Amino acid sequence: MNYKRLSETDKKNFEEDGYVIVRGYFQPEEIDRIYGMAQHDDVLQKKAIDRGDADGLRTKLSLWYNLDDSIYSLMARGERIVGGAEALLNTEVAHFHTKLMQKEPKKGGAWEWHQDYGYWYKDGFLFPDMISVMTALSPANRENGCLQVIKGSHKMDRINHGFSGEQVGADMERVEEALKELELVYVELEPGDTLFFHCNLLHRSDANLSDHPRWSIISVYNRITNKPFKGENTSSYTPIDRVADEAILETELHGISEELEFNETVTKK
Ligand SMILES: O=C(O)CCC(=O)C(=O)O
Ligand SMILES: [Fe+2]
Repeated sequence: MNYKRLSETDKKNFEEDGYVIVRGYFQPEEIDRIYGMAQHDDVLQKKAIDRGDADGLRTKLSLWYNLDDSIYSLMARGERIVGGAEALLNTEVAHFHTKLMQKEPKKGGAWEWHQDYGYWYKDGFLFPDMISVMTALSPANRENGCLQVIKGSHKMDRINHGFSGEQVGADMERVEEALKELELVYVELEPGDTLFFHCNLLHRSDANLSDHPRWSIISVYNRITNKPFKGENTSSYTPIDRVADEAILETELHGISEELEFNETVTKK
C-alpha cells in the first residue's frame, strides 16, 4: 500500500494557517480496526473521564501519556503521524499524550475557545513547539460538533486563559477581535482524515446534539528538548519507538494496557 506523506504545500499551509488537513491519511481498513477496538475496549471505558462545559454538558475522553502496543499507540508511533509532526515542527519530537475523544450523540459537550498551549503552558512547557494531530474515527461535521478553528490565529502567540466550566478558556475579548479579522473555519472530517494543528491555534467545538457520535483520536507531540519543568511523566522527553505505516494493519490487535498512566482527574476551578 502507498501511504501518504505531507507535501511542501501542506507545510506551507501549516505555517500560514496554523493547521493543515490531510484527507484520507488513514485507510478505511485501518480506521475500522482502530474504531472497532475503541468501541469495545473496556480499559479505555474504565479510564474515561467526563469534562463538563459551561452549560454542564459533559464530554467523555480517555487520556494517556506513554505509548504501548495497542492499536492506538501503533497509530501514535507510526511514521505518518510522527513523521508528519516532525516535518511541521522541523525537529525531532516526543509524544506528550494521546486522547480518545468520545462526543456522544445528544449529550457530548462543547469546548470553549482555547489554545492548547493555554493548557500546556500551565503544564510547564517553556516553548510553544507543540502540535496536535487529530484523526476522525467517525464523520465530524457541523451537526455533530466538529472542531472550529480561527485560521492564522497561531500567529497571535499565547493569549491569557482562565477557567470556563471545567475547561480552560481563552480571553474572549481577544477571541472576538480575532474573529473580526481572521476566518472562522469548520473542520469537517471524514473517517481517516487527519488535522495537524499548532498549539497556539484558537479552536472550539459545539455540543453534539445530533443522533451520531463524533469520535476522534488526538495525539500531541512536542520538540523532544522542550521538556516540561513540572509533572512526573516521562513520555514528553523519551524518544518514540517508531513503527512503520504497515503496523496498524499487520500487527496483532491489542486494546490499551491497564498499566499505562492515565489522566483520571478533571480540571477543577
Ligand atoms: O474534540 C474537540 O471538540 C476539541 C477538543 C480539544 O480542543 C482539546 O481536547 O483540547
Ligand atoms: Fe484543544
